[in-house]
Amino acid sequence: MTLETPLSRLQAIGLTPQLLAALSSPLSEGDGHALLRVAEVHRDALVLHDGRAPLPARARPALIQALAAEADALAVGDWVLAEHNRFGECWVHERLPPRTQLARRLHDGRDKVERVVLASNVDTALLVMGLDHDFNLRRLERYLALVRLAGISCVVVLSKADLCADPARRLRDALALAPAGVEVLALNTLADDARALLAPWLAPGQTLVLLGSSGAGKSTLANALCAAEVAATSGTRRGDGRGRHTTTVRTLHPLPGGACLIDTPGLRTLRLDSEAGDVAGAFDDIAALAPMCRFRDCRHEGEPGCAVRGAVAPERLKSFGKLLREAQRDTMSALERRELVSTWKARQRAGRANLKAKRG
Ligand SMILES: Nc1nc2c(ncn2[C@@H]2O[C@H](COP(=O)(O)OP(=O)(O)OP(=O)(O)O)[C@@H](O)[C@H]2O)c(=O)[nH]1
Ligand SMILES: [Zn+2]
Repeated sequence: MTLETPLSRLQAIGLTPQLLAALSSPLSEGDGHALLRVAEVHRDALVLHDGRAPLPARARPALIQALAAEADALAVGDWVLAEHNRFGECWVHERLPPRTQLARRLHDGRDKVERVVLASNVDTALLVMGLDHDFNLRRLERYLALVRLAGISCVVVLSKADLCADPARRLRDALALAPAGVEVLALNTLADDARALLAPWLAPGQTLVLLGSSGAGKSTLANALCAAEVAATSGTRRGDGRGRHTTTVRTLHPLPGGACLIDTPGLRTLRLDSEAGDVAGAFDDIAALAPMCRFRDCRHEGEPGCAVRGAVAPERLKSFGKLLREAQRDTMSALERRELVSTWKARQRAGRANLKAKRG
């Protein structure tokens, strides 16, 4: 084995047997390759982590270019192979294919769209929503769909149960919305044992992220999940001032039970990367009925011969439409978008005229 880092240490920051299996060949090629996880991405620099300490590094330009050619980039959570040169600098020369990626698209306001990768190799997203004014089923639905599009499993964590008059009812509402297999929990993050409640998702090698609006209770939950680590962090801070370590621990938190938590500002203001076709897939009921609509690209917004409208709850249809528009806006040129919008408008007008004629 040419690995410089003991595997047990990497397991504390998410290394899994599957990943190791995928990796055996590149590692056997040369000496001095280390397997490390990306903990931070800056403009020209990276911070890698070996499970014990952070390590400043840079990515080889060839790697950056090869990724960029595929609208891809290194992100926190990536597993990489790096080596030290004779000046003691650490260079990343390979990225292992990520199992999952959370990404979003940025617009320049016109045609250009840039894809920004926010995190790689995430297993579970904790969707945090407060049972106070933050509670909103439509937003929850959007989050669920978006996370599912990224192939990441999720748990809905309804925080602030202590501030809600009827948490059981809201729990039922949220459960009714969640696809099969998605758990919904209600808790008081300040008092309940979040680590015990979330234990099934905190197994060694698991990587989690926290999503949810500002004030939902993400930091409170993060603290509850990594109580031991936070204590360790403040100890380090006292020792070496405001060094790298403090920042790194804020981004990639190893949790006491062997899982780890990624928490970055980018994830806190998330709008996910999605393709229009995938959006349809996340709404099974709509996808099942859509082939019976008269128009192949029916948006179920009042077009004649629509099989979906009327069969699906209007609110759900609205969320679907919003998500679809967002995805299409992100993947179409301005011209395509204008053409599509005028087609839809013409159909809607025709539909309304039809209806009026029928009613006499
Ligand atoms: N009563 C009660 N208060 C909570 C609970 N969870 C969080 N809070 C409080 O809600 C406030 C916001 O919580 P944070 O954890 O900072 O929220 P956040 O999601 O991290 O917010 P951002 O950092 O803005 O993204 C804090 O004052 C918490 O103490 C809970 O279960 N019950
Ligand atoms: Zn339709």
